[in-house]
Amino acid sequence: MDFADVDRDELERLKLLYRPLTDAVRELVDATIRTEVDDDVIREAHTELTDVTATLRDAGLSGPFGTKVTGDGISIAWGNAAVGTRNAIAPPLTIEVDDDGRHHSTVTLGAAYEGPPGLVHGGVCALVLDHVLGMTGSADGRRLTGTLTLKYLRGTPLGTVHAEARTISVDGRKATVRGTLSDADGVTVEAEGLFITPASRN
Ligand SMILES: CCCCCCCC(=O)SCCNC(=O)CCNC(=O)[C@H](O)C(C)(C)COP(=O)(O)OP(=O)(O)OC[C@H]1O[C@@H](n2cnc3c(N)ncnc32)[C@H](O)[C@@H]1OP(=O)(O)O
Repeated sequence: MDFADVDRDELERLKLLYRPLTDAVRELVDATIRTEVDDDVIREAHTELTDVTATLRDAGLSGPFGTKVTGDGISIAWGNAAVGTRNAIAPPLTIEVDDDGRHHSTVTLGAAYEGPPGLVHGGVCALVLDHVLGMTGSADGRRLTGTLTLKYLRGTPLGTVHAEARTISVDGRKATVRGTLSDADGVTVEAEGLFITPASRN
């Protein structure tokens, strides 16, 4: 698909088309983890899913989705692991921005994100914080994660979590950002990151 031909209306139509598919795959991942149906039902589901996958592969990109730009100049990253509209692995995060620059996101992390029993995998905590801090540090221009330091104060229970971040300082290409991941009882992970605009685009 040539996204240069996509205007806002068509972009909305495509989102409405793909979101339910992605949500269904997300549900499938959860069901695959938690199902206790009989062996023959598992085999039947496997056959049906293999057929569905083959159908989707009838036409497709030869590599990852990357970033596309629509005719209206809107950048979309539908394969992104944190926010991608077409990525069932993405929780997905929706990030809001306050007038004072605070970025925050509340998201539910279910069985697919488990590390220690009942707790969010540490790498998933890092994914959420990296993205929220990265967006915060990119508010005045795109920056990539140079260094991300995390302090895991206690386990993060699966369920609804909240991430937030603020830029502490900007020094040319470098932005220092601090943030937290929390559950209903308070902060579970503290994060600090240095986000850098590459000298050469990568
Ligand atoms: C809108 C987007 C939201 C995105 C949210 C998600 C964020 C991500 O997941 S990004 C993916 C993960 N990160 C990456 O892949 C980045 C890979 N690394 C790189 O691209 C580069 O090495 C990069 C950008 C970190 C540095 O770029 P480069 O232009 O080579 O930096 P360079 O000129 O050597 O150094 C610039 C300054 O940064 C410092 N620096 C360089 N690398 C690092 C680093 N990794 N950590 C800390 N400081 C660093 C240097 O010491 C130098 O400091 P000073 O100006 O004080 O001398």
